[in-house]
Amino acid sequence: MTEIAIIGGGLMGHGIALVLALHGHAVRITDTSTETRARVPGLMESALATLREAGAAPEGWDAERLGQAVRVEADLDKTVAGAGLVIEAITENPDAKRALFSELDRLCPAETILASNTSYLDVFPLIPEARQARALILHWYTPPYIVDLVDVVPGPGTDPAVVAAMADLVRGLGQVPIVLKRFIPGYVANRIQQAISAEVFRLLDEGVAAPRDIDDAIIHGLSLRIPILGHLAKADFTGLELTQRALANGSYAPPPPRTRSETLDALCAEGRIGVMAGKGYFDWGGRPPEELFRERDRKLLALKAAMAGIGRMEGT
Ligand SMILES: NC(=O)C1=CN([C@@H]2O[C@H](COP(=O)(O)OP(=O)(O)OC[C@H]3O[C@@H](n4cnc5c(N)ncnc54)[C@H](O)[C@@H]3O)[C@@H](O)[C@H]2O)C=CC1
Ligand SMILES: O=C(O)[C@@H](O)C(=O)[C@H](O)[C@@H](O)CO
Repeated sequence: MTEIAIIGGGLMGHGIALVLALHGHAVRITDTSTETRARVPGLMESALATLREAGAAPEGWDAERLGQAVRVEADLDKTVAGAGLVIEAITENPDAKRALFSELDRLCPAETILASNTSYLDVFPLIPEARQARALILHWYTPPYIVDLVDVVPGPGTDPAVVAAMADLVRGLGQVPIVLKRFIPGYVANRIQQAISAEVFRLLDEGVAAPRDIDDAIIHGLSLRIPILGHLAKADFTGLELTQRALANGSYAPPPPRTRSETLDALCAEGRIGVMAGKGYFDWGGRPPEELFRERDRKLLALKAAMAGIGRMEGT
């Protein structure tokens, strides 16, 4: 696959474009927002600079070469022209995705593979029936040029050969495809993240702990073991009979299902929507997002290198 189109140049789209370009694909990217389109080159160049600084970028890449490999387009038809794979990374809104897939059905030849980077949506009902055999989910994690996990998720009608080809494409990026047998909202890692979020929202909304305490518990407790033990090898070290007793005691009850969090709603109402706004659960001190991304990426790359050197438990 050499010609790939990305629809949506936001947090994920620009990062997916970067990882594809660095591994030899010709990428075209578009966004309905003129401002977002204008930010794509700078965001990609900043990420590339961080990768190069850490020795994590393929040899010979600089901003000029990147600009040749990734073309930012204003028009959807020019973006998808000649593309064998179209990846949508637009807003997590089913109506917007349905409308986009309808446009792509009109513009793309029958053989074009249509992929969605959706975090949780069952996009398959949003895609025209005639496209189902060549439609799937390819879900990267943020930042996609550092986090190697990619969910490869078929719909009920996806051709297994397309799934296999996309898993190979992900491996060709040096990344790790998790090929699911069927769609389930959130796949594996996102479902686990949602389970964590459900508990975190409860702890925040019930005033049990503050954001910093919750992140301290995760960083100083869970995060140290997970890179080496994951969750189930860790259970083997805990002892499965204790695990069994803890379950049987019924002392832990998961929070009731929820579709909102009062704390989260209050933050969003104040415009505290994350690093792009300079504040969310934490106040980022007015630092520009690009600077925050670079600090995050430097730390992630250093940790990733250390983890590669340490490795998981043998035999797991
Ligand atoms: N933010 C994250 O950490 C992750 C998000 N995702 C998923 O990726 C997708 C994109 O998420 P983000 O990049 O965070 O969102 P974002 O809001 O940063 O970017 C989405 C972009 O889509 C553009 N857009 C909306 N409708 C469009 C259309 N019809 N044509 C072209 N562009 C259009 C918007 O202008 C916006 O720039 C969502 O489905 C999200 O669930 C997946 C993994 C991680
Ligand atoms: O964490 C990620 O990068 C991904 O799991 C995502 O899809 C989104 O962040 C999602 O978890 C938002 O709830």
